[in-house]
Amino acid sequence: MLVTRMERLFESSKGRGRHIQKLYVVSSFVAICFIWVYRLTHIPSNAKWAWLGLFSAELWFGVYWLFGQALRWNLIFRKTFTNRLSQRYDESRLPGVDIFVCTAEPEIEPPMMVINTVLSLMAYDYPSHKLAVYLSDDASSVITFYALLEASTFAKHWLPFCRKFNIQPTSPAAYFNTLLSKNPYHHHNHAKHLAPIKKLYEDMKRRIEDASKLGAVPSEARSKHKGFSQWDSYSSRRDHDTILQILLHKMDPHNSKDVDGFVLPTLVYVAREKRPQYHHNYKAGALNSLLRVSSKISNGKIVLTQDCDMYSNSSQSVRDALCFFMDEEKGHEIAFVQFPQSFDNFPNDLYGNSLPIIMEVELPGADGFGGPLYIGTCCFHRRDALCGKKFNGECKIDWNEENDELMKEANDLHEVEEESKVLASCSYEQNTLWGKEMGSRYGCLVEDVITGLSIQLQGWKSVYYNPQRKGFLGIAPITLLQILVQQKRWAVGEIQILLSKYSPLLYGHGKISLGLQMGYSHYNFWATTCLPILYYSIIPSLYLLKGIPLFPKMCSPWFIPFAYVILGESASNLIEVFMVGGRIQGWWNGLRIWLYIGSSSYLFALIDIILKCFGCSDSPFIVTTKIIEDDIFQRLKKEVMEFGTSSPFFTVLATLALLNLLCFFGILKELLLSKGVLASEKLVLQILLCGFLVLINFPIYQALFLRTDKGRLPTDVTIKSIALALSACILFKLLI
Ligand SMILES: O=c1ccn([C@@H]2O[C@H](COP(=O)(O)OP(=O)(O)O[C@H]3O[C@H](CO)[C@@H](O)[C@H](O)[C@H]3O)[C@@H](O)[C@H]2O)c(=O)[nH]1
Ligand SMILES: [Mn+2]
Repeated sequence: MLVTRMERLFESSKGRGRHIQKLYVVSSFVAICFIWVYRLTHIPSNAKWAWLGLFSAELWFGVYWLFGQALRWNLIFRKTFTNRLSQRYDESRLPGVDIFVCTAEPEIEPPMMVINTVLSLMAYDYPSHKLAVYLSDDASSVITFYALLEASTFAKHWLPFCRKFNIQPTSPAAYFNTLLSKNPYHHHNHAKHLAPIKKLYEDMKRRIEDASKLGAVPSEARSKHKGFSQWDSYSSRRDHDTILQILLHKMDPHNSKDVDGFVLPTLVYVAREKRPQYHHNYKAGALNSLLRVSSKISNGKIVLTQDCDMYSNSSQSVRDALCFFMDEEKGHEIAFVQFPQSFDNFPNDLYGNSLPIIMEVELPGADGFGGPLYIGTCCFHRRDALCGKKFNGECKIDWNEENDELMKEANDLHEVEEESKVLASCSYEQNTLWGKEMGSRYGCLVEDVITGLSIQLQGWKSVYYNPQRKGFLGIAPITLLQILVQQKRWAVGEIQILLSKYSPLLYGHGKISLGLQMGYSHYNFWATTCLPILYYSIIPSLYLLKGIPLFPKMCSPWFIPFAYVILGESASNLIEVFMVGGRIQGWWNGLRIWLYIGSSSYLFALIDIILKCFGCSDSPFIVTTKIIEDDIFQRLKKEVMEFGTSSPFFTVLATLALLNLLCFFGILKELLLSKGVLASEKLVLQILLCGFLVLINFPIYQALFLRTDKGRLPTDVTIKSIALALSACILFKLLI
């Protein structure tokens, strides 16, 4: 009998230029070994300890660099065939998809933004009776509830509009924005439909924003929906019952269809119970409540987790994700499909390129080893894997299984609400495996990465899918301080993974591939890189003041490995930046932000972790603000860095910048006093390093001394950093 192989639902291809890349890695590693050898064989008597310190820094840089290369070894790119999916599975055979959106602070995550995200997700090109959207509101804000209620009404117009005109993106705000930049004739066809829907949107927006400003919902609206009564017994954000409301449901006879008579996706508002005596475990806790609540209401086999600031930019993403899960050959191994986190609120690359490199290079690299990381949002999960099921090789599931027995009759809806509330209560998780072996894992500030890792350790694979049209777009922090704070949170979380029972380096062997172990370690060790970075930015510059060389002379053969590594790394970073569509300026900015994160965020992360070991610190999850003040945005547009407040982060950065400036002036003076020519030959790399640090810190000198706008560094930071840098130089000159 002739067996024809079924056509695959997705295709994988390898990255270009991988042979050159491998050659580069090997040759660079040889050069790094030479550097180590040089350090060990040339220890000078006048700077023994400084020298050994440099050796340690270079040793650690080298090992750390190697971890990073694992993520560049074998890039994989995926392509899906949604047409084959539709041919093979008719609507009735597609699985239910539950979408979780998390929000936590309406002051910095405006309800309008949240409902735009929700609306964009409700409008997926997917059978609506199989879609359910859940909003978790950790602020239990009545305004957010009111906004969602408004959105549920607006959806009745918006979803048919999207369907009729094939609207992309399906977030109303983002869509209306794209119209501004496009040729109006292009939309002539639906111009007459556009005006009324835009008006509906603007009216809704006004009502919600008025309520936000007022801090209260108009009493007329309040009296119209029973859901509001749940706030009657409400005492505070940290102390209240579960608030849960099914706003749209296909079983609801009065309120389930859009204006064209089609069923709408299910829409549910959840504010889990909070009590002061129970830790709520931040976003991980929210997701687990949603996992349980949704299992009662819709129980979709696929779960999409989404941050409230990430709207859907492509209505095809659900079908794309299903091409992986439902692929006959490989689908049964895949636990989650991660899409990139992309942003559309950046007018330029002033704050560097670190995320694009992760999204365009490192995650495809992790995919090459079968395990892109779960990054919290834009990720489709197989529900049972997320809920802790182990992979057993024969997980071929029947996607088609109907869940309708969950809800037989409409008058059950209220009952279902009441039963679901119990699942979102504080005490429900006590003495269960939730947060330990089930659901999102607790106790780690990157709950996403540790959760993805634990799923992979259970034997599952994951996939990274980066389509041409971005699946999701969102908001990234756009002031320096926000970035540094976010990076500190991530670095603390990553080191928590290293120290946890999931540590890829310690316990990953045999469960995940070596490449993936190294890749995870690259992130896990983030915080520790502050030590070599700080050492390199301080010690060689200070030794300039004494004229003591710490690097080989230019004419020495040992100069070659240093030059090779420096030039090679710069070139390879530059190529990566160009590959992700950046410019040379972006590369330079990226280098700066890497340095700033390394010397401040990672330093404070490390201190936090050490304090934690002594039980003195508990780093909370600091939510990133999603709003930006206009004057800050104007400065960003002009590529002017934002400081504006005093913060220990800035004091560290300014001190380092000033220290290097002082050392640089010091050596300049020496050189000008003529005996320099001879000295400069011995000190060439050291002078270059110090000069580089001065050059890259230019925005800090400006912010300290030249700027007058509100984004400059405040005077107390200036005074503190001058005092610190000066005393460091003087003490060094006197004592060492
Ligand atoms: O107690 C909390 C705290 C946060 N959130 C939500 O978590 C999401 C992420 O928070 P955000 O402040 O935007 O953090 P980011 O650093 O931007 O988030 C990245 O990093 C997090 C881990 O640190 C991941 O959870 C996110 O998915 C990922 O986008 C937001 O939707 C928040 O509303 C909650 O629901 N409850
Ligand atoms: Mn975010």
